[in-house]
This record gives sequence, structure tokens and C-alpha cells, in this order.
Amino acid sequence: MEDAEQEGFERFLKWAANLGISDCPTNSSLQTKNPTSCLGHSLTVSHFPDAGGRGLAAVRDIKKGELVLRVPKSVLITRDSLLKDEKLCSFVNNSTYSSLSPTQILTVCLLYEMGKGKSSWWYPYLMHLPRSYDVLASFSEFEMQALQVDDAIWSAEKAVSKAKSEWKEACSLMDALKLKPQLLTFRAWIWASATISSRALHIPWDEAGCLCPVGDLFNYAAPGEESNDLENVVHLTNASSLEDTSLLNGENTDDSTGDQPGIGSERLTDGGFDENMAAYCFYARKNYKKGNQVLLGYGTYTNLELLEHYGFLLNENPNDKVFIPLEPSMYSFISWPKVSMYIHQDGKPSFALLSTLRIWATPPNQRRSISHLAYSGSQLSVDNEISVLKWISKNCTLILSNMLTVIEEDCFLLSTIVKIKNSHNPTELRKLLCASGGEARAFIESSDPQKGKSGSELMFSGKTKRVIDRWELAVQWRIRYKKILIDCISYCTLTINSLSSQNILAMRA
Ligand SMILES: C[S@@+](CC[C@H](N)C(=O)[O-])C[C@H]1O[C@@H](n2cnc3c(N)ncnc32)[C@H](O)[C@@H]1O
Repeated sequence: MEDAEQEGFERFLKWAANLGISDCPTNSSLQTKNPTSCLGHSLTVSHFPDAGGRGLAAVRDIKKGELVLRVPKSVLITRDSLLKDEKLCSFVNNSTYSSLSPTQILTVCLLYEMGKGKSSWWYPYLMHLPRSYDVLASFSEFEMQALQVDDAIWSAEKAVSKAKSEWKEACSLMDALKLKPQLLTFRAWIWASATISSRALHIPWDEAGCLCPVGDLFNYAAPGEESNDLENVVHLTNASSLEDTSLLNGENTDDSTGDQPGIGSERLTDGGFDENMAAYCFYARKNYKKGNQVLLGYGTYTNLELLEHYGFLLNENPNDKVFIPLEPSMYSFISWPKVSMYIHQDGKPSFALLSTLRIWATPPNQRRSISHLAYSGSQLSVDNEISVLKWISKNCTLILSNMLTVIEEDCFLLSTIVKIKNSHNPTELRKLLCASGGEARAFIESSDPQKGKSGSELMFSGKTKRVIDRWELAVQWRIRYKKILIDCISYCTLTINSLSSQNILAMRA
């Protein structure tokens, strides 16, 4: 952080302390006279370049289950708290706008509050919000095409068109409120809706959620990564009064329909609004050593979903999935939902995908009699298993061969993008762009279609930097996607070889 920014941030933490935000479980910072920061007892703001940038670090060893931060209800930014502004309230409650969703209303209210500038009560918080986001709705055509996979491109197109139509629907309310011209733009809308999508926390009384100063500084770790170190668990006295926890954006996609029925719906216990304390409370989800980043599980997301709602992805995401196209008739063999038939991030086919294909590979007249075995996850026979794995492997190979680039080219491009980001020398930059082939040309055209500036002139604009960040994310995403397919092919090959040798041994015996 630059010095001025650092000072501003310290003022924000002091402001937060004076409003009762505290990382001390026993007493509120309000009890200290003139507190200088709401942090310091359990947490501190730190920078984690490879895990979310600005985030919260432990200032001491913290035990799983400890209360690490409390944010009083009175500080939360909700539709209700923003509607204390009489003008805003009278317009928003006008029946003309009753068709707008709670999230659209919160988005308008946030833009209205931003328009107040320094006179906003939340100004110390608002001024430290990110200036831009990389959520799918902010992707241009170039960045969408860089995803390469039709389903992902379709998700990005859908995110953009949804954002556009929500913005258009809200325009008459924003016009009526006489928002400043720069707050009426689609760009401003994307900023405000991405602020909500990537930072809002679940509250029981409003499905749009709330913005939670300081509480929204926790970066994300996928649920399921924490150890089950029960010995060190601190008793959660208020756990039962917590609402369903940690749902930033309120769209937990944890599908317990998922792989093994009934497994994987572990209750998330790292944050929630506590009625008794009238505060948003955050608990350590595992033991942390001093200096470690303290993380929150916002929900269970694939990398595409993380990109859609939060604008980032994880290199190692235990919840990532690849869906491969199945023949329509396959869905009729078994009652698993389509979303449960996928390949896990480690390359293994899901339980439901294997069960379905095992039935499909069985002669039609025998399917009925073996379906109970398939449902229970059993292999039906060695030959059946081999044909299932061959089918999966063939289809993964087909998907990979239809992609515009192979993973090695993507990895090379990714390393070039990283160099481009770090390059401040125009000659070096030109060389890098020339070496990156067609996609780099498309990047230059998309960044500056009319003026035809040279690559080096382009680099220094903020807009271009954002395009590069999203391009990098798209390439990272497609690398992860291809890696899963490649791992699946290896898994199938290894298993087929092992089954074939078992078959040979059995025949010899
Ligand atoms: C609730 S905010 C967390 C605080 C945020 N880093 C900040 O500076 O305000 C969520 C955003 O942080 C970033 N983020 C969180 N966890 C991350 C992670 N594990 N890797 C990369 N970015 C992450 C993403 O930009 C996400 O949209």
C-alpha cells in the first residue's frame, strides 16, 4: 500500500473501532477509550499476493472455533440501513419500481450512497472498496473467447446479458434519483453489482445480503480444506443461533446431490449473523499459526462459478468439475441429476457418471436386473468397466482435440502474460506480444480497435491492464479445465491397464 492509502486505511480501522467492530472476543473496542484500530488482538490486515491480495492475518495463534471478529448490526450496509435516507426511501418504495429484485435495489442504493462522496456515513469504508472487478459479467468478447470452452463462453455471455438487462430495468429508478452521469453507466452498474456479488454476506432478513465493513476482508479457501482437528476445537457457544453461514452472495452451490448421495453437505461454521449478539460474527474454521492468513469459506464453488461471482479462481480447487457431453439417452437410464455427472478436479469420474455409464454399457435386456448394483456404485464386470472407461477417455480426448490450443501452448502464453504484466520496456513488450501469436494480436485489436496503437503504447492504460488481468484469468481457467481432462485420460488408462492384467491373470488361473 502507498503511504497515503495506508493512512486512509488506518483511519478506516479507527472509524470501525469507534463503531464497535472488534477482533477481541471478550470486550468491544468501544470499551477502550478512543481506540485506534478494531484489529490487533486476533487479526491484522496484510497482503497475500498469491491468495487474494489484501486479506486478514492472525496476529497470534488462533484455535479452531474461536470468535475472531464481530461487526455490530448497526454498521452493516443493508437495504434497510441505506433506506434511512428519506429521498432514497421515497423513490425505492414507489410501486413503479416494485418489480426490481432485492439485489437490484441494493445495487441502486449502493450507487446512490457512492454519489454522496465524503458526506456518506460509510465513506471511510466505501473509499477502500476495489475500483474494478474481474467477474464474468465484466468480460469483453476477447476475454470470453479466451475461455475456449463453449459452456464457459455461454456462462460469460449469460452473465453479461443478465447484468445488462438488470441495469436497463433499474435505469428509470436511477434517473429518477438523479444519480451523477458516471454512476448511471453500465460500467458503474457492473462495479456495484460485482461489489455485492463478491462481498455481500448472507443475512436472514434480506436476500440481497449486507456489506460488512472489515468482515469483507477475509479471503476465500474452499470448504473441505480445513483439518478435522477436533481436539483443539473451541466450543461454539452460539453456534445454534447462527444463521446458515458464510454465504457471500447467498448462492451456495453445494449440491449434496453431488457425488456420493448424502455426503458433502458439511455445515459451514465460520461466519454468520448472530441475533443474540446483534452482530455479524466470524469464527476460525481451523487452527491458525501467528502470521497465517485467516480464511473464510464463502461456499462450494467450481472455478467457473468463482469467476462468475467473485472474479478469481483457485489453482487447486477441490470443488472444481468438468462436465463432458453425454448422449441424451444416457440420462434416461438412471435418476441422477445431470449436475452430478462430471469429472472431479483430480481426474476421477464422479460416482453418478460411472453408475450411469455402467448401465448404459450393459445390454438393454440386462439393465433392469443390474441397476441396484450400479446405484450402489459397484463395478458390474471387468469388461463393462473397461468399456465405460474407454468411452470416457475417448470423449475427453475428443474434447481436447477440438480446442484451439493445447495445454503446453496455454502454459507458454500464461508465462508470457505474466511477463507482459511485469514489463515496462516497450521494446521488450513488442517482442513478447509478437512471440505470443494470434491471441496477442486479438488482444491488441480488442484493446484499441480504432486507433491501432502499438502494443507498447497500449500497456500503460488502466483499461488495458484490466483486460490483461481478465485474459490471464481466462487462460488460467482453460489450463485447469484441460488439466482435469488430461488427468482423467491418465486415470482411465491406468485403470484399464490394471483391469486388463487382472483379467489375464484370472484367465490363466
Ligand atoms: C470478500 S473480498 C476479500 C477481500 C479482498 N481481497 C479485498 O482486498 O477487499 C473477496 C475478493 O477477494 C479476492 N479473493 C478472495 N479470496 C481469494 C483467493 N483465494 N484467491 C484470489 N483472490 C481471492 C477476490 O477478488 C474476491 O472477489
